[in-house]
Amino acid sequence: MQSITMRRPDDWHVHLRDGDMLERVVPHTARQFARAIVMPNLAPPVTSIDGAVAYRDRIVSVAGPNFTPLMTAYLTDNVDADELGRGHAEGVWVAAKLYPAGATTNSASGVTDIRNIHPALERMERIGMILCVHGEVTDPAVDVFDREAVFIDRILTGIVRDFPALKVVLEHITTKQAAQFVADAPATVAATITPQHLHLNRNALFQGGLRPHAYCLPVLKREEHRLAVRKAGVSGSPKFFLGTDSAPHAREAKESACGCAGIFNAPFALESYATVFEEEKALDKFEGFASEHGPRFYGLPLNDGTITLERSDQLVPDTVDGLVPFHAGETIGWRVAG
Ligand SMILES: NC(=O)N[C@@H](CC(=O)O)C(=O)O
Ligand SMILES: [Zn+2]
Ligand SMILES: [Zn+2]
Repeated sequence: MQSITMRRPDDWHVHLRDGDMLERVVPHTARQFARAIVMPNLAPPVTSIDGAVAYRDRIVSVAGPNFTPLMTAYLTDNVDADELGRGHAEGVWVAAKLYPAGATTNSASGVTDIRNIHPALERMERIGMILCVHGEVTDPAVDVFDREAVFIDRILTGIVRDFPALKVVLEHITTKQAAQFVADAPATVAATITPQHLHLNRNALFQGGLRPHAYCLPVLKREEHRLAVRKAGVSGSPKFFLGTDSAPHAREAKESACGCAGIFNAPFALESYATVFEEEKALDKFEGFASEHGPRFYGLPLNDGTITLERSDQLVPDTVDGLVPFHAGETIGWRVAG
């Protein structure tokens, strides 16, 4: 196959940041995706309707009219269910994001005990507002590689049981336990999958030395987990869809004695996913994953228009706008046309 033309895709999990970084990164996402679920973990986080509207305006002013940011509310211990409901009714918030406090970048204001947000979850269940989840426990006694699987057992199973009509997206899944849990769960539960968790296992963190640009959260896992996540992603199941988790950090913040978690994969995101679907002989499932399963789960219309990927080797540069992109220095076999 020399080219793929498919319905315009969306990115159901992205960090667009703010200020100068926003200006650098948004064009890469807007070039490929019609819409994106924008994560609220700014500093300070996006917790108010006014804050979300202002942030949305800043994104649109950089991205232009052909890209629609879908905003999320950052859940805290003190979240006000009325404010959530009002923001959802006004069309500002599509979803709310659960960060267990301390689990990842800018999660210090996150939730310390799931019971603190039970009233918010009840409201969201009632009004049909989606819950996006960073699914890792923060218990220091739990090995960092087990934090996703333990979160499923200790927290997520309870949420799905206690709020049976709540739609839940387990973000950036990394383990066979997560893939299995989502596959077996009711239709209210789905998952996003990143390019890096399809391409890399945890060996990539130590390939010839310490590799900060392969470091993200949840951290890369063993090969058996990568294979399970890949299988889920290319399965054609409507429960699994595209969410890059593109998470740019300044180069010096990555290449540091205590480097930030996050991989900037936006510049070649579609090419990266296409490579995986091709390797798995599943290109016929790519459009569903990239352009159909997400909007159907979110209850949003499918996009009009198409995007074309052409077979063509391109060398991924060492830096893009001063940031180190995923696949830097590698040759990738596809190119977004136009
Ligand atoms: N994925 C990451 O490693 N980092 C994300 C936060 C997140 O999605 O957990 C970030 O905001 O930098
Ligand atoms: Zn996360
Ligand atoms: Zn993320």
